[in-house]
Amino acid sequence: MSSENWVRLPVIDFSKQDLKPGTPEWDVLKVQVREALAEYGCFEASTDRLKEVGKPIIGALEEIFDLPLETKKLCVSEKNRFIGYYAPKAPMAESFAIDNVDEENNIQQSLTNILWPQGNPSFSKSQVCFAELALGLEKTIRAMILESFGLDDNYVKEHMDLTKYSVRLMKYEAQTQSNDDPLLVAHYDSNLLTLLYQNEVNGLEIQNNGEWIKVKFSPHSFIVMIGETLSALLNGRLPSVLHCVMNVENNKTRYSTGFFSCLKGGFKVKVPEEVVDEQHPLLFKPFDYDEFHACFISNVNPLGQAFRNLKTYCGV
Ligand SMILES: O=C(O)CCC(=O)C(=O)O
Ligand SMILES: [Fe+2]
Repeated sequence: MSSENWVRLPVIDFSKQDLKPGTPEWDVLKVQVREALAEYGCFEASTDRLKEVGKPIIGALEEIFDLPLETKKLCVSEKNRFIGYYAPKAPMAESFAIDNVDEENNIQQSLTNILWPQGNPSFSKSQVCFAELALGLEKTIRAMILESFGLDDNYVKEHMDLTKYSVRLMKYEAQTQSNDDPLLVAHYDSNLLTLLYQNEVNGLEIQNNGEWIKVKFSPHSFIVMIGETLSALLNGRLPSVLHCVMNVENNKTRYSTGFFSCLKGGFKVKVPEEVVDEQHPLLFKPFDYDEFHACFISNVNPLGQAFRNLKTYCGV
């Protein structure tokens, strides 16, 4: 593997445990977050807490994908390709998705108990610890972003209350050079923020100023990315990121896991007036996240449109 091809995004350290809005530490990180997102739509968030949480997560990923196919298929959801076992490119790429990971016992009920009827407490524990860590970090980073646009505490709180969270577990086999189609096609995430974690095998690529960049990141970091919904809510003032996954340069299996925050459906998402002015005229009409997502899923390729879905859906 030619390691010089791989690039590090700006690294922002979130190891400090009790970061509080209004403190100097908070304000320093807030500026770094805003700058990195304006430039790349994503950045590397490092945290010492991944030293404990990271290893069991990778172990759990290996364990779940090692299950026999018939067992994995017990988790297939007929209705929703974003829930359960989904592997259109199997055996090269496979994934499991689970919704509402912040609800107590949901990981156990929707995943662990189906795959391991005799129980698998260590698997559930690794997932719960991961979701807790990612959830705290996601809320901190989202609050910083909203605050940096002048949105007040009430707005931030309301936003947090209207959010749901899901997790995706992914496995990508090493590809041969002759088969170099992305294992996960180029797409923009449709949600608010995505936090990605991986084993030591790099494979994520992002587009920046029209160039593809191969992203490497530390085992004690997440990659944090803006999705379409947050970008639209901010009136396009921070970009969502086109990204894909390839695994051609490593001879090893890549495991990754993503934590996704999304707005709950049933109400109209509206661009707040704080982000609209003469230089930034309104770009998006109010939209319902569930309706948008249903449309996004029903499109030909569930993750695969290499264009801004929200602009097409509700652009002014
Ligand atoms: O595996 C990765 O690093 C990326 C996954 C991803 O982009 C997604 O699940 O939306
Ligand atoms: Fe993605």
